[in-house]
Amino acid sequence: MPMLAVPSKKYRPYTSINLPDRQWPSKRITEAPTWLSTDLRDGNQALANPMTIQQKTQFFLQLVKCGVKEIEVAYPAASDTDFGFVRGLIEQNLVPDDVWLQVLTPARADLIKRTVDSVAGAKKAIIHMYNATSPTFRQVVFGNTKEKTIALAVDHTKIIRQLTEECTAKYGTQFRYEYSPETFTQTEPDFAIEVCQAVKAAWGKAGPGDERIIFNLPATVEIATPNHYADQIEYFIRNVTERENMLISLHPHNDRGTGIAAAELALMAGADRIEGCLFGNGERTGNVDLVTLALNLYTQGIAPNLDFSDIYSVIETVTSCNDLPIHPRHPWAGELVFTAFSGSHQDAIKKGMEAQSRRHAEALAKGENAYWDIPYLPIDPADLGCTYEAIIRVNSQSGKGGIAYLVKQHLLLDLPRRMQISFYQVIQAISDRTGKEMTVEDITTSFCNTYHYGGSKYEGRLVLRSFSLANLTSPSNSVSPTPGAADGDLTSRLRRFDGKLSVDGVVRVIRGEGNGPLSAFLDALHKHLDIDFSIREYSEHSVGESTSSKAASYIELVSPSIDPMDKNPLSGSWGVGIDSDITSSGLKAVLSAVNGAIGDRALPDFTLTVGLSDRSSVADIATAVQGALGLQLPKRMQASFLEVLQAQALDQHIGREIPLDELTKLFRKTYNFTDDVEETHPSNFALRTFTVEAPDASRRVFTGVVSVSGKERQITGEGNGPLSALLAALKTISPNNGWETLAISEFAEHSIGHGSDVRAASYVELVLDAHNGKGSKSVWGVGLHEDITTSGLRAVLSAAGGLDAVSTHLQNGVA
Ligand SMILES: CC(=O)SCCNC(=O)CCNC(=O)[C@H](O)C(C)(C)COP(=O)(O)OP(=O)(O)OC[C@H]1O[C@@H](n2cnc3c(N)ncnc32)[C@H](O)[C@@H]1OP(=O)(O)O
Ligand SMILES: CC(C)C(=O)C(=O)O
Repeated sequence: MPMLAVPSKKYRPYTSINLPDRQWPSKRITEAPTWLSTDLRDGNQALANPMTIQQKTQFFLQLVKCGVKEIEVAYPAASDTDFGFVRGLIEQNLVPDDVWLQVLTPARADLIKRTVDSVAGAKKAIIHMYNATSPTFRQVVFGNTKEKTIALAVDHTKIIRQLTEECTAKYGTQFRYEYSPETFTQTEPDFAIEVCQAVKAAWGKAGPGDERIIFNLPATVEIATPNHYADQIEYFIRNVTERENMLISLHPHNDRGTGIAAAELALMAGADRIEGCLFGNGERTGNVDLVTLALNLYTQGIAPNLDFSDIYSVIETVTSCNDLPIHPRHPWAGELVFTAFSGSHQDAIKKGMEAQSRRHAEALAKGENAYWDIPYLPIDPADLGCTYEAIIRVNSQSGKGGIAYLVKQHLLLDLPRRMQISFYQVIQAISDRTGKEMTVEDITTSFCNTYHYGGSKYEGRLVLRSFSLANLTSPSNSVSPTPGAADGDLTSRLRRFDGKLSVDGVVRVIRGEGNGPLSAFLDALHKHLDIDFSIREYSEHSVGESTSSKAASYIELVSPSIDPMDKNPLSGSWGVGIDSDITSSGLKAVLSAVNGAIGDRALPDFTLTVGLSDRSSVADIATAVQGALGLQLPKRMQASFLEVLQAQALDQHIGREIPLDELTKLFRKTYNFTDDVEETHPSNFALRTFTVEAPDASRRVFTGVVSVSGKERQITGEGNGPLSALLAALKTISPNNGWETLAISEFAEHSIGHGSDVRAASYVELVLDAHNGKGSKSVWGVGLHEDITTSGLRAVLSAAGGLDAVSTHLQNGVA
């Protein structure tokens, strides 16, 4: 049947109470009520599969842990399970001394007896009896007059009095009595009062404190707006006698979805106690939710006397015992209640959090309260054991503020506003494309990929390997190993930047000049790689605590074609860098922005004009070395020699042209190379005489005389081959020279010449780890001799001769 056009033909409105001078609207709740959890009774009776004893026990212990002091544990006469559960709690001593066990019974003598029996021996028990009092129930369910309805309640109250007194005498159990005129909200207000007065008289011993009789006035079915319930409660309280000897208890259900409001207004109307269930389980739409009520009070600064500090474990217990989920938007407890997806909410939360940290610091310094005041978040999730992780989640409805908040939370980077806008475009494009929520990991990974931030995994095409800065205008022109002033420093001086930059895996030696380190670096990029940018915006902040703090730098680069007045955030390229040294952090930020800007555009190779060749690449240079000296350099040694050539080209101002004989001279000098097998080796380290013995198959012992910078030294060392044995011997020359980590990383050899003129050419790469943990450096050596072992040993000595220079480079290394 469809909904009616005129529903008044079918449904009657509730009857208002005539209470023109009602007081409750101007009252405030100033303290928590007494709470009774009826999860194990009203909640349990509404479950398709009532809880097992084990589940009820688990739930009971959770309630105790949350601080509930009155727990309706069962309807013991209903089943052996319920009866057994109550007995189990008592017999296993699971009930703390300050917790009251409440049990429900109808007004039936046999069932009352079993109910009282169930709690015999408990320390404190509340017997709760009910009978419905409203006209429909009187007429339809019981077929009773008003008088008989009162008699039913009175007679069975007397039975309860007698049985509880006997029980106290026998077992020492302390009893209280609760009476519920079930369907109170549908009962004529004066009749409800009449029944309760009669019950009070029948009980005959209502007094102060623990002697107070509990009148529980249920909204068995919620039938009106919540103000009506408040009116009913205020009316009841005004008209009963001996108010001081009774506790007024509420038992709201939630049929209209206003159970919470009804409970709160009825508290304002003077009630003392509330019965409900955690997260609102219970008949139909449930009992009133005790968690919501308690946390509503908490957010008003009122101690609820219930502890939900670990709300997740409470949720876990309740959902598993009830086998019912909690709605994701359930007040205070749903998985989405502290989450903002939308941009303007996220922006406000981010700003609120930042302002609050400042406000709290000031308040604490003055000894004042640090009040919580965050837009859209009426409670601090941390108070409930929740993290801030879930507060901001990102999808296509999100904005820059929320994304920047996550970057700050997870990467500790406080992006400048215009960079936020720029990164937002990146995230927005992804979420628009996928239509899905972006996780924190998605966002941080996109950030690292976009800005080549976060270590070698995210490196771009250009990677700064090492650099030094020289102050060109100072009298000494000295190289500064720990560079200081960044661009923007007021003492702007002409600086020279020298650096090694890996470009698509090939090391380039670059040099540039500018008014500060960053502009000198940009100048070098322009000169060597045709990358032309200038800085439009620069900012920095520190990250972390004093001693270990680092500098985070943000740079926006723009190409010269951009109008300097154009502030469109999308016309520039942003970069970020972090380092304990502020200059390095700025340089990294420049590189981050450059990597983003160049994309996959082709960059000019380093070329030299060697001899007759017009444009010589690394392969041509290797061919020239082979032509002149017969040496077939290993690939990585070719790259290493190219670095030397580049540096030489810069230092000697020889431009990009180098005669062939200059090239061979430079090769000989760099590697202390001589092709005369008899000639004394010109290196710092020259081999005079040696023997290599083999004490066993896997060991070699080198003993020999080596000239070290002109002085002859007898040395000995052991390794698994002649070369490693020589290396071990060299390490003994000066034990503190920092060569502990020196090792052979590559070895190659080939023959040169034919017949009796054949000689062996050996190549060795030695690798030294930097002491400061900033990576490792390698140096190559080459040796030539008729005897292959001697040629290898010469190659080791040739490489070792280059180590002084290496050590200097390591000082200025960039990780
Ligand atoms: C609003 C509430 O939540 S009230 C609590 C409701 N909870 C429960 O009912 C769960 C436990 N209940 C039970 O296990 C059973 O109903 C029992 C054991 C109490 C009684 O079972 P039965 O004797 O089979 O009766 P039944 O379940 O049919 O209950 C209806 C009878 O109880 C009577 N009745 C209903 N409420 C009450 C009451 N508060 N006091 C006395 N009698 C009552 C009805 O008038 C009806 O009587 P009738 O058989 O003479 O017509
Ligand atoms: C027994 C009573 C209090 C009840 O559960 C109700 O009226 O909802």
